Amino acid sequence: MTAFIPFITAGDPDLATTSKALRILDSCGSDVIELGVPYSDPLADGPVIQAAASRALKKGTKLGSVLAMLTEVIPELSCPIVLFTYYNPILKNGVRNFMAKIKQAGVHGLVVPDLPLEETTLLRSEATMHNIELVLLTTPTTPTERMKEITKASEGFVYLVSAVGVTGARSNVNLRVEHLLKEIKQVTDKPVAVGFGISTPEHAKQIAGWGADGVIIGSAIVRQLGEAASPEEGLRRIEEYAKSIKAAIP
Ligand SMILES: O=P(O)(O)OC[C@@H](O)[C@@H](O)c1c[nH]c2ccccc12
Repeated sequence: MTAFIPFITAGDPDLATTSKALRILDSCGSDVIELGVPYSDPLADGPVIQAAASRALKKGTKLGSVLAMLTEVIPELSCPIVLFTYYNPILKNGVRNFMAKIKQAGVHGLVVPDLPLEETTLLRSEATMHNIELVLLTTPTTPTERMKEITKASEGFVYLVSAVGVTGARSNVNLRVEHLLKEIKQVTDKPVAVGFGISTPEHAKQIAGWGADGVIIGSAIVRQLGEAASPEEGLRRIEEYAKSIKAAIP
């Protein structure tokens, strides 16, 4: 079985819809849900998630309101929540205070895409102290030695970024992923989840066939939710979409 790991941006189109989306994605069989805290300078994100973040920020979405929503919703979910945030909101809160807050809200794991491995020591020690799994990312251009360090340090699972560049649906999966997965699986027995550019059930099937333990999909879901004519329409579309992906990776 390959895990289905959707990503959505908190507060887009609004936090009430986000809480419904979390419940729907959970009931459609998501194994982990990545929830993005909107940020003003999402340097690793493509246009779809950038637009979602700015819509959410315009609605006044802040870490506090996201965590308050999660405190309500997480007890009703069966799958864990991995919070996605750039480093700046963590710095503004203070690392220890940030970790305590997200733990309090019931968050299970954390991904900080703009944090280089060298800077993760403090974050990892505070995360460990608060029993938060810090998931690290490796990319197609990460040198083998560094990929080994990242893989060793990553907790929960290893995030294999499948494409060079920013997030966003691609028409084809990077064929190098097959080799990258083999390389990583030689140095770790931790689950490896693949993300970036995945948008169709065929993509998900192909990546699962290469031995990925998880398939991460963000932009394709964020677009359907955030750009729908109404929140209800967006929720209906992501439910249908999530079921089609789940059916492709039994
Ligand atoms: O959007 P995509 O191409 O499906 O990729 C997943 C991605 O959205 C999600 O994991 C993510 C959202 N923001 C990020 C920033 C860096 C790395 C990964 C992410």
